[in-house]
Amino acid sequence: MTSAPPPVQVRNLQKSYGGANSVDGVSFDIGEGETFALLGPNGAGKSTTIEILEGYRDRTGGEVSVLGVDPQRGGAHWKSQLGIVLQSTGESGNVTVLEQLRHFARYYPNPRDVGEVIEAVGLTAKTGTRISKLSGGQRRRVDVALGIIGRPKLLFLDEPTTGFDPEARHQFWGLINQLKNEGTTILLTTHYLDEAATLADRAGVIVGGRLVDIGKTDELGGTEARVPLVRWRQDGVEHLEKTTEPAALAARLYAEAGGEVEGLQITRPTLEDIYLQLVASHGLPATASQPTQPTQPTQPTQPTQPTQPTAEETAQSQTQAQSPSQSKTQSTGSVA
Ligand SMILES: Nc1ncnc2c1ncn2[C@@H]1O[C@H](COP(=O)(O)OP(=O)(O)OP(=O)(O)O)[C@@H](O)[C@H]1O
Repeated sequence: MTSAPPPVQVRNLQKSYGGANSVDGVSFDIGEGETFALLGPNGAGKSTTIEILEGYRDRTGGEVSVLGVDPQRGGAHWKSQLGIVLQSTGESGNVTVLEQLRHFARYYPNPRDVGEVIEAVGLTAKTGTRISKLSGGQRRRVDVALGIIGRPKLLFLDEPTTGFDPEARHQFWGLINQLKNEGTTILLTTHYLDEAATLADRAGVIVGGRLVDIGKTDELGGTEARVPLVRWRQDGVEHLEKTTEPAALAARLYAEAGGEVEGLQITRPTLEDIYLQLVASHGLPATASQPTQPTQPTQPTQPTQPTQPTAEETAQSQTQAQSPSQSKTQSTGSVA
């Protein structure tokens, strides 16, 4: 019996702009129903990679299969199985949230209930509000709603919660967990390492276009990077010890002190700690937890006239929660 190939297969992916390699030999798979996070500093090549997988950019080299299809040759049926939330929001059109969602739902064979999606992204109170009147974070929620309205098999989320307030982020995590439970395969990029740790099963770290580590989110960086740290004070002197048996050390200190140990702390490296170490060890200043500027609205778009960028340069700054039949690739041809 042969098992189905993973929904996403990337082998030795290369992308160069004017001779400089932005993505340089990246390989990974994403399994059915898996949530995979692509992590890395600004300019590492995450969006370039994700946009190649979505069919919005052509690659310079390597092999890519998304739902069994080369994205450079993906047709309308293939696109209808994808949900896409690109990096920047731009939905500031003169239509209401409800009108926008209803309009886009019509492009999919089996869309979700519009009301349920609006509720899931926390916009019920804004159902009848024009998108141009929403805050940046609320518009981002519209992007997310557009990304999931078509009940995608594979969902691409490029920095989906940038601009969200903490409550909205937690609500969004609940929504993603619901999609995971339904079996949706998800590719996520984020600068919020707690988001990656909460949502992702596995992660890959890209630095300077190269994949420097890949694995389960609780195994990245290797065992040594995850050894707990015990801190305490004794006679006014700070002590610090790395140990795989922190409880035993704490018990020994307690016995020696004959009671409570001053300033005792046991800390385990978080994904953010591990990430920062990884990035630093590859010679770059890390930017964890320092997301890029909140997304700015770009050109207003109407449902009947979706954004149709004509050059790759515009690809990252446009609203991308488009129906498959209206995607950039479909309407303008793949950008190279
Ligand atoms: N259209 C383009 N023309 C030339 N260079 C580009 C273009 N798009 C991206 N790049 C370059 O490719 C590199 C990778 O960019 P990319 O947007 O993929 O990074 P990223 O990891 O998504 O960064 P961020 O976290 O800031 O979104 C950067 O050096 C960027 O300047």
